[in-house]
Amino acid sequence: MNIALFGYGKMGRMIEQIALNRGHQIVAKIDVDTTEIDFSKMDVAIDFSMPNAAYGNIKQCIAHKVPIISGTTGWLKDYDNAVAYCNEKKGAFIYASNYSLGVNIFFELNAYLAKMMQHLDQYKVRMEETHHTQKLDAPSGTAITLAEGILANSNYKNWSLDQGNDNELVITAKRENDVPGTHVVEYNSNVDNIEIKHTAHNREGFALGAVIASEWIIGKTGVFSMRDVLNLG
Ligand SMILES: NC(=O)C1=CN([C@@H]2O[C@H](COP(=O)(O)OP(=O)(O)OC[C@H]3O[C@@H](n4cnc5c(N)ncnc54)[C@H](OP(=O)(O)O)[C@@H]3O)[C@@H](O)[C@H]2O)C=CC1
Ligand SMILES: O=C(O)C1=N[C@H](C(=O)O)C[C@H](O)C1
Repeated sequence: MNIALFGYGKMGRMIEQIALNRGHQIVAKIDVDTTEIDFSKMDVAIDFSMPNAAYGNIKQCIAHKVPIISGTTGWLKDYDNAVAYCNEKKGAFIYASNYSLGVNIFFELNAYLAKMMQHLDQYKVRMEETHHTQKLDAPSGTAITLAEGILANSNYKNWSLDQGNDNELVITAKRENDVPGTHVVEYNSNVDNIEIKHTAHNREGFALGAVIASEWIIGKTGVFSMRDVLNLG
């Protein structure tokens, strides 16, 4: 398969290694300085770029009928427009805040736990995410997906970053050197805590998931998620 990489930073390089190991070719590496892009040889594009670049990259790929796997976070104000554009053009598009198998299982576990805790008012939920200091967005895309999983299954109405009122799910974002990504969801009562935690040891899981998603999307039309790719129901 011919893969184009939009963004050739920490993730772009890791995806390149995994894609080559799985027998694919990298036919383009598009970065902030790229002026001309040849879409003709691309079977699929994978975007791990920057929040201000992702939506433009996605639209260009859809316009050129190249299926697009988007991993960039921090651009979600344009997500509904991207979905509408993909449907209008009959393109193929996946966005996932996190492509790793482990985190996608963690998302399911989080929603299930939230449902069980829904009427247990003695517990208050909080979340924490920790990432490397180069990360541009906060909270992480993964934390937002986790928060959405809790909001859909609880009486909380909104999430908020770092502080909030009693009706808000507070997400604390920490930045520390070299942390690939750690997410904690914690339910606290006066007598105990229940905590679920996912710790990425490196970026391989994110990159492998993105390559698997790009293999999966070939020949399909529509807007999909990692739940579809991993057949999680
Ligand atoms: N969904 C998931 O599973 C995961 C998502 N991410 C997300 O992926 C994104 C990238 O992460 P990471 O690789 O660590 O970040 P890096 O900063 O290491 O890489 C981003 C790259 O994008 C390039 N870039 C900037 N503007 C454009 C543009 N217009 N078109 C194409 N490329 C551009 C940058 O170039 P330059 O440096 O020259 O500006 C840089 O090489 C982040 O949003 C992060 O949150 C990360 C890990 C997993
Ligand atoms: O920027 C990162 O590094 C990561 N970003 C994603 C996010 O915002 O959730 C996924 C992962 O946690 C690493």
